[in-house]
Amino acid sequence: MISLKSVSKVFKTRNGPVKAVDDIDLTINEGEIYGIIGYSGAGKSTLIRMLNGLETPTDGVVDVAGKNLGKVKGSELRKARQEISMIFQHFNLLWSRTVKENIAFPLEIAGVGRAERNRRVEELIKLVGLEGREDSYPSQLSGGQKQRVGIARALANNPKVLLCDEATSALDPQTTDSILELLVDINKRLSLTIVLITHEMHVIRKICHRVAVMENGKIVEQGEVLHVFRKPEQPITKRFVKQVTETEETQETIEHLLTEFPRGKVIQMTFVGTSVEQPLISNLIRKFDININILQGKISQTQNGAYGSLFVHLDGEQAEIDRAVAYIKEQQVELEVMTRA
Ligand SMILES: Nc1ncnc2c1ncn2[C@@H]1O[C@H](COP(=O)(O)OP(=O)(O)OP(=O)(O)O)[C@@H](O)[C@H]1O
Repeated sequence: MISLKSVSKVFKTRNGPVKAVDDIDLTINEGEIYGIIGYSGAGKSTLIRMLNGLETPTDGVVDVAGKNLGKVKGSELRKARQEISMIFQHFNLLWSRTVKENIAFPLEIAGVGRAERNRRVEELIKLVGLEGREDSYPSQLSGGQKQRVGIARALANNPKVLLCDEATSALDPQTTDSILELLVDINKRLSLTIVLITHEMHVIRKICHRVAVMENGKIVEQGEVLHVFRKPEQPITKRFVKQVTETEETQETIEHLLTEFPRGKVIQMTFVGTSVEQPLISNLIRKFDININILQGKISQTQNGAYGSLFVHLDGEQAEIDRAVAYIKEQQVELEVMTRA
């Protein structure tokens, strides 16, 4: 559906050239929810803007839904753009138009007749759950409702690809989750390909099938979300994964325990898929003469399955702890012995 081959984008500035995107190769399949994560300045916006022709690459080929976006021009580019829609962090709604009129806007531009327009708007209002708010103005809506209008408007012309530019960054956590659930719902119902950029790993964890991590204009790591959570390779990816699996309090608790109990071991166990379901702790207590102090545990769902993480303190004779650690490693559970940060 989307393929980028050796794509670079250089901006000429007064202070010299800035390479915002640096030789990127990327393939996104039809019907996939693909996340691109990176800190500010990594090049995410520039990359996503090349997917709808708002920026042209300096080098390389950007191909979306069978069209080479760097080559098509004029009416063909406008047509190609109708297949690719976008939603934004600050919604970009027309403030003097009602919900209904905002959603109808792209249909008017596309020359759709009044009766068909009304029918389509009604259908979209239902799809995004805005029944009863048709005649409200954007200023009378909550952030989540505004983004629902943005989504309905983006879907009006039946695009094949939906691009999401930090679409939930302005929303509170609960509203973020409801918008993410809506995106998963429309991805499934309409087989829509969704590409999103974000700086929040929670967003990736909750809805993406695959993820690419961007740093300094390059993709430094990519893969299935569950795989990246289980085995993050790059330091930056490890930091993003920690956003979801490890809270600051945990790090504090670990520091405290390492000081208080220099004898034992503080370990993090990571469970993936079916290994989440085994009674590992009771087995450990039964089999080994050790004490186990549970510090923090969490199971998160991703689009490809469950992912769990548990921090525990093992106390007892050194040899017995070593035997327990060896046993855990045999159980298809990732294990990391924590040391001071
Ligand atoms: N139009 C432009 N002219 C000059 N430099 C630009 C332009 N757009 C982006 N850049 C530069 O390119 C680099 C990547 O910016 P980009 O906005 O793509 O990153 P980002 O990851 O989306 O960050 P953010 O989340 O802050 O938007 C930055 O160094 C930025 O200053």
